[in-house]
Amino acid sequence: MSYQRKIGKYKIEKLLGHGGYGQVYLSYNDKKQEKVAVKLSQDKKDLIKEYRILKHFSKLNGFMKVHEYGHTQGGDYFVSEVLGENLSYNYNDKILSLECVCAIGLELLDRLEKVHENDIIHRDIKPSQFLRSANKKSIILIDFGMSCFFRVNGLHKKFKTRCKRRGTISYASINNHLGFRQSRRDDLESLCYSLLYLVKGELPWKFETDIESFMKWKIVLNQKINVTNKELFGDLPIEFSVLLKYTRTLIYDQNPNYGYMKSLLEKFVDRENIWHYFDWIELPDKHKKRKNSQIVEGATVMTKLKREKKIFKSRSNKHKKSTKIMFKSRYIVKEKLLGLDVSEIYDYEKSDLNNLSTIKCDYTKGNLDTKRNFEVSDSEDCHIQIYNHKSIIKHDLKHMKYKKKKTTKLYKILSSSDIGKIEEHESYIISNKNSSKYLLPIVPNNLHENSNECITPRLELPEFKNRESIFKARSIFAVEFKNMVENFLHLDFIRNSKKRKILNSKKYLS
Ligand SMILES: Nc1ncnc2c1ncn2[C@@H]1O[C@H](COP(=O)(O)OP(=O)(O)OP(=O)(O)O)[C@@H](O)[C@H]1O
Repeated sequence: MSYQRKIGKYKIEKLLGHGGYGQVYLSYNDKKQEKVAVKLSQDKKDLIKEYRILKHFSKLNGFMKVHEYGHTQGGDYFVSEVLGENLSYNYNDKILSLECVCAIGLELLDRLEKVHENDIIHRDIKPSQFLRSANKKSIILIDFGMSCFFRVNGLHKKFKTRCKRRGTISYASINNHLGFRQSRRDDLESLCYSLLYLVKGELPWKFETDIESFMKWKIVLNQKINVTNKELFGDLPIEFSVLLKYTRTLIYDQNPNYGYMKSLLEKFVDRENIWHYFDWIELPDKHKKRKNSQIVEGATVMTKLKREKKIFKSRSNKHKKSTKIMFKSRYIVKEKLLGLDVSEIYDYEKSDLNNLSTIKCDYTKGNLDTKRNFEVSDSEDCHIQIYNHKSIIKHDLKHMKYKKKKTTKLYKILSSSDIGKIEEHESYIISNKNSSKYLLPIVPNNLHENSNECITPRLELPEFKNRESIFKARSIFAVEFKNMVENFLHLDFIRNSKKRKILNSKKYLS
């Protein structure tokens, strides 16, 4: 006699996925003869909350349809329709095209707008919560286990500091890292990180998995504050950086302008039949279009490498030969292991043509993920030319050292005050002023009149509990900042463009 495990009246067929607080099983309902998904969890409080929220949204397109809630000895469960795969990449997955990611972004902005209209914030936006619908033509937002109301009886909840960090570290907003109470802006910032992950295949934050959670949050916060546009966006279109900056500029209780955010992504796709843009939909004419966009310019080196590795694997042995692209990526990864800035090295490759030297490398040994694999080999399999730029390495290390040292104070403040923010917004409006779509909401550069809090308050620390102390801190910082800027401007190796931005930001702060 075969034994099959059951949850309530549902026969379990297989595990669809699991997360922090539950497992989701593909199950079979004998009575109705249909397949369903059953989410089982011991955390009854969150599960029932999630079920209620989903039930509320069930009527709307783009949300998971839930059927019933039940109890068993193993915990509580709810039953829902079966959806497709989630969008989080597995190793060696194909990276999504730019158009596809923009179409996903538009879908999710729609979902979040609906969720926020209902006074709810999600608080755990990440690619594994984006599921393809059963017919693969839309994106469904799941997992409301961490959601909460941001507005009660029409009143926005008060701004609060020292809150518990919630959500997933890689996609968490800066304000979440700082322990500020989450609001709509945090969902949107997490959405931006998710889109960046989808279009590039990874995010630049690096942290050890086995260290204390508090330290991890601190390390990633530092990286999020100090990351350069080049590192984060690569050669992606400017709309991505404008989108992220917009979400970071939002005030705690500000109504986000979803139309504006959508208009940024709509530049790459047409809203009609948006599913045409999904990479997994096969359309005869779509196929042609996709070929060009397959390799996204902004893809990170590791992403490119994964892709190259895949291509390389599929070639037969006798066809293996080094290509320029291959050597470039390889060399850059080598540099990356030394902790250097990849984009800088691209520049040097172009300019420093005199320093050429030749070494032999064995590509066939290459499991590209570890340092060991970049050892120079005597094998004749392939000859690769690389540039010898010891001097450049030295310069970069010096620069990195400086950066690290200053991160504690000066550099942090300079980057975190989002110097280019206002300028970029303005230039964006000017370049698009003929289009009625680009209606930017007014972005105040100081405390919001009716708000409890100022705009993304990276100069304020969580210890400041109220408006007065924030004001006070701001003025202290402004003086300190001015002094530091003056010292900073004397340094030779800071680029003039950076200096210009700093000078402009002085105006912005005063
Ligand atoms: N209805 C469904 N149909 C198909 N797969 C599903 C369904 N619901 C969930 N999954 C899969 O199960 C995974 C985990 O689901 P879910 O996010 O709801 O669990 P969780 O315990 O809340 O996870 P997390 O730790 O991310 O909060 C999802 O990433 C998805 O791949």
